[in-house]
Amino acid sequence: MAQTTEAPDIATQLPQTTEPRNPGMALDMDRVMRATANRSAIERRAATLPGRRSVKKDHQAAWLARAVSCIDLTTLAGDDTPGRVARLCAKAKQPVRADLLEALGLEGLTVGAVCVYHDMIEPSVAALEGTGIPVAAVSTGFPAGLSPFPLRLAEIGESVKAGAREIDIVISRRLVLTGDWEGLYDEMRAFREACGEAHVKAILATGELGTLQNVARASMVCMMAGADFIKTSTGKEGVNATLPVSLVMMRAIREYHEETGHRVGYKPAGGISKAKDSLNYLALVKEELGDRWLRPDLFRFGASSLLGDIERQLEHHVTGAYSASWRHAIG
Ligand SMILES: O=C[C@H](O)COP(=O)(O)O
Repeated sequence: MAQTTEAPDIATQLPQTTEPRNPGMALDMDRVMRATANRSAIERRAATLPGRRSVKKDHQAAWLARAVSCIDLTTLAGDDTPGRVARLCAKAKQPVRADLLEALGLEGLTVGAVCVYHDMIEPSVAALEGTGIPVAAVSTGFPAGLSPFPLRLAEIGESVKAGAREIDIVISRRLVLTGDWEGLYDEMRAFREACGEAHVKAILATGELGTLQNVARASMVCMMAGADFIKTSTGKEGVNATLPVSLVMMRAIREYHEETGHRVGYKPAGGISKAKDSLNYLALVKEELGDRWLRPDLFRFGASSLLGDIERQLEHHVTGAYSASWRHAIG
């Protein structure tokens, strides 16, 4: 029988929780090599989640509001313009129609961050001034991460200077595929240093890492090297965020926390566009990591088109009717 998931304790007005940053640790190769993943067991468990967990109807709006508060509202297109990011930032500040927010008692709800390419940082920072919503920039030769290493470090520095408070770096997949864990550790450590006070999310590009065991080991190495978040994908790989990959990465985060006391955040990204999917991810976080991770300082969705569907579901919750999806074009 399906278990029901209660509403989150606080729907939207989240107290400012600030997790101390993960300082990282020396590379522990024994620990890295102990990180394994049993693909068939993981896939079985992930497949049963949607049927096993359901959110009670009355609690659905609170869970969807929680999902909104954890979105990195993203635009990563070659034709991005200051005008487009200004519209995106307006949506970030008020992600759901005012009358719906009022009816739901969710005034003040915002997304977790806005995520853009370097050139769009300044217009985003300007549009979000005074809101406290951070700007995240993808970096280090995103999405492939194959530009010269000094340029990747310089790119981080430029983005921090331009006002990005979060930097989403991409790792060199070849270091994972050749088992060069020391190389991956050194690379990640250098990225973290270049970020300074800005928080660093390590994009593993899991769809290009070959095996779940590689995902488990790469997660562990990036956390040891000081990643604040580990993130599945750029959104540009053939396969992006999935529940099995999320299970592996969340378990690595849980083990790292048990062994070091440091909490690292989790960001599934790429291809998450349905409200229902966002509820499955939140249920998995609750089961694997616990309620503390259900907050924007430790959990984000990287998504360019999830918000529209969540807004439609919230409208249905309030009015009993669905609007056309074109009415929620942005986000
Ligand atoms: O990091 C965020 C992703 O690039 C967004 O991917 P998406 O456009 O499939 O939602």
